[in-house]
Amino acid sequence: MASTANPSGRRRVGGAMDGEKLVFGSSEGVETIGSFEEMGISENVLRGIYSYGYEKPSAIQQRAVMPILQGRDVIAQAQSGTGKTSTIALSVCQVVDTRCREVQALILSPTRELASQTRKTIQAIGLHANVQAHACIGGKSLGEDMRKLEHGVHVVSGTPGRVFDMIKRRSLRTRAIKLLILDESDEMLGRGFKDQIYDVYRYLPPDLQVCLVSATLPRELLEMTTKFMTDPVKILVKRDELTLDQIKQYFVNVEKEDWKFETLCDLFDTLTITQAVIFCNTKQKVDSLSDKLRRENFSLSSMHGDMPQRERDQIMNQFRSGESRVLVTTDVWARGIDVQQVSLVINYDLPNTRELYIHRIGRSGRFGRKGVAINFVTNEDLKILRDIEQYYSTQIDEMPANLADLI
Ligand SMILES: Nc1ncnc2c1ncn2[C@@H]1O[C@H](COP(=O)(O)OP(=O)(O)OP(=O)(O)O)[C@@H](O)[C@H]1O
Repeated sequence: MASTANPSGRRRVGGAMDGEKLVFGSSEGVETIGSFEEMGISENVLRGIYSYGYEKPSAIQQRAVMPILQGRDVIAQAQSGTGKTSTIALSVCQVVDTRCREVQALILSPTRELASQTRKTIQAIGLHANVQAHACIGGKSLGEDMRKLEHGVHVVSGTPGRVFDMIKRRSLRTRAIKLLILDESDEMLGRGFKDQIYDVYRYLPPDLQVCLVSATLPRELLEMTTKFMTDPVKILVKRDELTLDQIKQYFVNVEKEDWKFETLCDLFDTLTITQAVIFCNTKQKVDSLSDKLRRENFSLSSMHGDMPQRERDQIMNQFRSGESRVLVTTDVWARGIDVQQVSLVINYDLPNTRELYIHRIGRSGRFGRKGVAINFVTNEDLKILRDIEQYYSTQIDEMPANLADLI
C-alpha cells in the first residue's frame, strides 16, 4: 500500500509550510504477519515475548519485524506508544547469536532514560534466550561500563556520547556489530546529535544493517537516508493519521503567561486522579514551577537534564512505581519514555516544534489506553495551536468542565 509521508520540517511551530512537495511513500508489498510464531522467532525468544505479556504483534511489529530479521535496512514510523521500541527489542533478541559474546547490535537513543528503558525491555524479552544487554549511558561509572563490556554482552543500548567514548577506549569492540538502530531517529539525525552519530558510525563495519525508528520522520530525514542506507524498507504514516484518536486534546486559553500558574493549581486535584506529566520548555522553568507548586503544598516530582544522574534515576523509579503521581519536566521526557499509567499530559508551555507536540502528548494513551492532553495557551500562542491542529488534521477543543470524567 502506498502512502504519503509527513513532509514536515524541523522548525518552530508556526513556521511556513513547505513550498516544495516531495512525496515519500511506504514501500510496496510490505507483508503483514499476524503472529509472532509466523515470524520464525526462536522458541526461547517467543517465551520471552509471551512472558513479557505480548500476545499478538502490534501493527508496526506485524510489518517491521520480518524485514529487520531478514537483514534489510528499515525505516519504521508508527504512532506513539504503538510498539516501535518493542519492535527493536524483540528483533535484536532474535538477531543476536548468544554463543558469541561480542556486541552484535547497537541501539542509540537520545536520552539516558530511554536507552536504559530499552535495555530493560531487551533483557526481559531475551531472558530465556540468555541475551545480555548493557546500557552505555552518560552519568554512570566508566569503570562499570568497561567491566560489563569486558565481560561480554550481545547488545548495547546507549546514548551517543558514552558509546563513542567506550569505542575510543576500545572497551566497546565494534567488529561484530551487524545491526545499528537509531531510535527516535529524527532527533538522532537532527542538529544536536548528528556529528556524534557520525563519529560512532565511522567505527562500525561496512556491511552494517541500519534501522531508523520514530513516530515523526520529517522530510529532511528521509532525504538524508540515501547516504547511509541501502534500499530501505519503508513503513510510513501519513501525517493526518499521526495523532491517536484515543488521546483527546484540549486547550485552555490562559491569556497571559502569569495566569498559567493559577490555572494549574485549579487543575491539580484532577491530575492526581491518575499520573500526569507537565512539560515546560526550559530547565529553569521546571525548577521555578516546581518550587512554586511545592510552596502551595502540592506534591510532585521534577526532573531535567541538569540534575545528577543518580537523582534522575531516583525520580524515574518513584514515578514508574506510582509513588509520585505528577512529574514536571522538560523535553528530556518527550520521547519514548513508557509509563503506562500516565493518562494526562499538560503542555504548560507549547513545544518548540510540531514533532515534539506528537511525542509529548504520546506520553499518555500508551498502547491503546485512553489519554488526555491539555495545552496552556496565551493569546499569542493561539495561532501556533491552530497551526498544529491544521498540520496534523486533528481537533483541539477548549477544555471541558468535566475533565475528570474523561481521564
Ligand atoms: N505486541 C504488544 N502487545 C502488548 N503490549 C505491547 C506490545 N508491543 C508493545 N507493547 C507495550 O506498549 C507500550 C508502548 O510500546 P513502545 O514503548 O515500544 O512504543 P513506541 O511506539 O516505541 O512509543 P514512542 O512513540 O513513545 O517511542 C509498552 O508498554 C510496551 O511494552
